[in-house]
Amino acid sequence: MLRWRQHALLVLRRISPANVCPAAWAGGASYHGSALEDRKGKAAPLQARGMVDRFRLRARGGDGGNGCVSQRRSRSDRQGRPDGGNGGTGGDVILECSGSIWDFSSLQHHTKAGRGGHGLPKNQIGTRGSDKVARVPVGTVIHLVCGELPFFTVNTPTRSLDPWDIPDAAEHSAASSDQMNSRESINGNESKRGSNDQWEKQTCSGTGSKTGFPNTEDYNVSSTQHKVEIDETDPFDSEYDEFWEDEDEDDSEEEDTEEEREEDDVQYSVAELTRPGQRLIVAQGGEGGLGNVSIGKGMRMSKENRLQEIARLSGGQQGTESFLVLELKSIADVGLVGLPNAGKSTLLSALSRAQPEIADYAFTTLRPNIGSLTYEDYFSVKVADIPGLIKGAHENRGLGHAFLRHIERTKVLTYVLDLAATLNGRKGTPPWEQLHDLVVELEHYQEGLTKRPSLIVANKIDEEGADAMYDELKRRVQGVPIFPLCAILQEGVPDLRVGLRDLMDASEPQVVDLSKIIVD
Ligand SMILES: Nc1nc2c(ncn2[C@@H]2O[C@H](COP(=O)(O)OP(=O)(O)OP(=O)(O)O)[C@@H](O)[C@H]2O)c(=O)[nH]1
Repeated sequence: MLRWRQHALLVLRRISPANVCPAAWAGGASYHGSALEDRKGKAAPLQARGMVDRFRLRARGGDGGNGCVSQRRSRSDRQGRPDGGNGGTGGDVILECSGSIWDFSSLQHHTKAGRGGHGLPKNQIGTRGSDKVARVPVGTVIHLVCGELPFFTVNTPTRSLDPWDIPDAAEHSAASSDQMNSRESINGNESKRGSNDQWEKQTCSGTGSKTGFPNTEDYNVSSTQHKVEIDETDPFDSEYDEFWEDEDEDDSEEEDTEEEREEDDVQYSVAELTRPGQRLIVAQGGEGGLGNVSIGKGMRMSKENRLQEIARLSGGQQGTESFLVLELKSIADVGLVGLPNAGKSTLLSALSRAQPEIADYAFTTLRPNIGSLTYEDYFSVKVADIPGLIKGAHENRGLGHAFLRHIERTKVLTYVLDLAATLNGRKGTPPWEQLHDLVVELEHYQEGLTKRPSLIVANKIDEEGADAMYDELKRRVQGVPIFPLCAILQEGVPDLRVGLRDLMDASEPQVVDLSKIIVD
């Protein structure tokens, strides 16, 4: 089998032809383009401030504790009786969806759950290994590079130690079925624990079907061909090297062919965490080994292999391991798109209580901001402001397309255009060209993205000469509502609120049509 590290790095390299940026591998978005090229110098503080919205995670469930081999003797029973207890199950690595987490910056790349306690004499069962719960933001999409498919769980915070928490209970994975089968034959009567289990798990198939889970629709488990862009440069390489150091080097030629074969194994979007409280087990703890009380029961072993057999059964199983790429796709109703400095952040603060950073220079916004717009009838709309796009973003200019995934799921697009970009001697782009460039960039990112309900905000109407610009914009762009606005003074904001609401409710909403934009 191909080594994990090589496989994972290979896959990530192949799915990320363009983005080459250490921040992306660390999870951060890629920063490219002339203004931000010096990553070691100027860009460092920007990266520090940027959000970590892609992250690779290697999760390993805790190993099961060993079963105990012990003999209890007494005066009346000189020969003694076996009294070794079973080992405890290893802990799981769990991703928990949280509304209070913004990005993946608090996660660790290597996450391992606790090992189960060893069994003890007097038939004492080892303690269960502690779970490792990693909190991730709402909108986390999970891609599986290598390992077992994750399990969804009922939202039970932690599993307290169950006196019946011994191996061969109902909850074991297919992977562990081998050893479990032999155990079941030994301890058939112990399956009663299954009904007592607080912990319900379901495996999910590659196509996303799950069985026996309540509220199945709550969970979005699927496998799509949307590919993840992850940087090939890996600042954690050395860390990984240590992690893999005990593995053998394979012949490189053999690897190449195997790599190609295994590249197809990557499963994109195997699960999504979209609601606070959802929990996903990404690596499962190993079952504990059997103590000699359990091994002795009803087991026929030949004298020759008795010792080996006991050693095999009493050893705790290893926890499962998975290599994942986490990707954050914010979920908002309205996405604000515009060139840098168009006034998106100012507009977001005028529409909601959000307080994004606002300044008179391009790329003030380095991470998406989300605000909430509430109507009198308590209808609430989430608005996402993403960093400005520039022409050629698909060639990784400016901040590139790194943040567009945050508007992928929005219902409505709002194009924020700067009416004053060419006024008073400024060398900007006329509003209709801004719109043209934005539509082209969105379509480059994802075909059909602009085919969703849209409106235009013509911002900075307060500037001298902006009225004429607005008239010209209306002449050149048709078929979509245009709202003249001064975000800084909040003029025109009430009309925009109504317009957004109408657009959300519209049965036949208008979309921006590239062919209907007249550019010079
Ligand atoms: N005159 C005028 N200036 C505005 C208006 N709205 C925003 N501005 C100014 O435009 C500049 C850019 O505003 P931002 O809200 O940071 O623009 P942005 O689109 O978020 O910029 P990026 O972060 O680069 O994407 C700031 O100096 C604002 O004060 C407006 O309605 N009228």
